[in-house]
Amino acid sequence: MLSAYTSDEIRAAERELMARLPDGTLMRRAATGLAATCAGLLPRVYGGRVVVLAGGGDNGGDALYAGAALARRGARVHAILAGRTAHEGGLGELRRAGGRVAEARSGDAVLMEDLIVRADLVMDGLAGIGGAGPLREPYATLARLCRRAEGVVVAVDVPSGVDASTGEVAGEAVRADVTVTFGAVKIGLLIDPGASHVGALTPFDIGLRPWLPEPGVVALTGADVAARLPRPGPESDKYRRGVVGVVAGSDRFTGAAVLTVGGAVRAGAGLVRFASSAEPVARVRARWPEAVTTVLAPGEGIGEVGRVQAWVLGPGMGTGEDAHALARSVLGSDVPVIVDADGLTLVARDRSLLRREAPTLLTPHTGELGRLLGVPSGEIEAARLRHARRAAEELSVTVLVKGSTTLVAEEGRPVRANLTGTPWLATGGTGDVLAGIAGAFLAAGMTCYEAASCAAHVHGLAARMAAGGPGEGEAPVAALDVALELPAALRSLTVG
Ligand SMILES: NC(=O)C1=CN([C@@H]2O[C@H](COP(=O)(O)OP(=O)(O)OC[C@H]3O[C@@H](n4cnc5c(N)ncnc54)[C@H](O)[C@@H]3O)[C@@H](O)[C@H]2O)[C@@H](O)CC1
Ligand SMILES: Nc1ncnc2c1ncn2[C@@H]1O[C@H](COP(=O)(O)OP(=O)(O)O)[C@@H](O)[C@H]1O
Ligand SMILES: [K+]
Repeated sequence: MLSAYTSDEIRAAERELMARLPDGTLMRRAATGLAATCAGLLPRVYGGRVVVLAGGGDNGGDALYAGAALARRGARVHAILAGRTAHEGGLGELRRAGGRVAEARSGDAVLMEDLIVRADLVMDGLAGIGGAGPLREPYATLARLCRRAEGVVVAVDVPSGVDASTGEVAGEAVRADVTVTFGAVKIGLLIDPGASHVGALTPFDIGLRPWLPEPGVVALTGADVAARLPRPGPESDKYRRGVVGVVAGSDRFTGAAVLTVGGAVRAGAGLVRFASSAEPVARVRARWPEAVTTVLAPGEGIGEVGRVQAWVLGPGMGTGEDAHALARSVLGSDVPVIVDADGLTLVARDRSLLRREAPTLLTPHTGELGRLLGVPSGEIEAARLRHARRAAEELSVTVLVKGSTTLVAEEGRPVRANLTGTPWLATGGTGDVLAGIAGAFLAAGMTCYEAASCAAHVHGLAARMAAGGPGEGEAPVAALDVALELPAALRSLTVG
């Protein structure tokens, strides 16, 4: 399990550790790791062109010391100082190592731009965990220039401009190819929009671990998910493995039904019971003969469908009066329910539907969450963590917020950030498949929190495998591809 921390938590741990070490030891450690990573990224250290962007704080200090280490190995290092002051020790050491220094406020702007654009490597030491609010000038201009860098951009600790505690980005921010982060992963490196500025995340241990608290945000690794996945034993039968009920689709949206059932079938449900109107039932029977289906008359509830261990409610079911009555019937049951898509619209309109004893998992995208909380979706995308936590607390349910970063929030537990996935997932119907996967896991006896975070991981992995990846070429995926790739994704998790 990967743990992630706020700036305050990291600072507190640093204070504890620093009190036990000679002055400057930590910064030396950080700079040594940073320099080693940078050396590995340069085609050749000797003669390599390195630009160090140094802010006025300790982040600039790390970068200056690392720049000095590279200069001692023959790199041509230029530091551009953004602050009114610079870290004295680091600056002195860089000068002694033969590095050159310019001041962003008073130097030749054209020359500095040229240095950044043509460098083999740009080190972003503008701001780290001490950064607050939008980057001011000249920091913002330097961050913007990094986009035009032809060489590799290495963020020191955190890409400058990204809020290390939340992933929020209030203005300009550096887009790094690699981020070398010290001591512990910061929350903002895992959650968009911050996460998309990180590039390859390279943690470097400086010995903070013993002083870090319980994390507020965690991420499951493949091994964590593999250890949690339901697996049949010798005594299993289809009922013990878990029967998932799916209420989805309508005469207008038949595909949502096929995709949701597909997610559940391919993720390993013992049995899928599907209930809807005649048209989606016909489509589901044709595509997934494994499912047991029931045709519901308009306004009819789920009374005749049979026993299930969990329900998936909502994709494509419509939002009219009959759909409302059906939602009430499903949420009136005493088993866990996943509410997705149209089900979320119904719940946003009538919150009383959520008054129930059994667990509930909501799986909104940011637009649906916006309707639930009365907040524009843009605000949610800019501050995902805060809104995911707020939703879980206000609605007293487990919430899986979809989008470029998927988060699972439940009161009293660390928020889980998902590390798999691909932007190719941004296509119609993939959310339906996700709801089906979560349904299969929930029916197998997992909690909403575990089912949601494992489903997000497996879904993202299947999508990546379907889309291809670095070295093998990539292609768009369709939602059904994601469902069909699930067994391969699950198999890849369980090898080794
Ligand atoms: N404290 C420690 O013991 C260690 C700290 N380390 C480094 O120290 C960093 C934290 O250092 P600091 O606390 O000095 O903070 P930073 O260096 O992150 O930032 C503070 C500096 O940036 C400026 N700044 C902040 N927000 C700004 C904005 N929006 N626009 C323009 N300028 C802004 C401040 O005026 C100040 O000069 C870490 O990220 C890490 O890189 C490492 O050396 C490891 C050890
Ligand atoms: N930019 C993106 N990067 C990665 N994953 C994304 C992105 N946009 C959407 N997704 C994922 O794609 C799926 C879309 O689900 P959803 O919005 O419910 O679509 P639909 O209702 O069409 O099925 C979710 O799993 C979501 O996390
Ligand atoms: K930085």
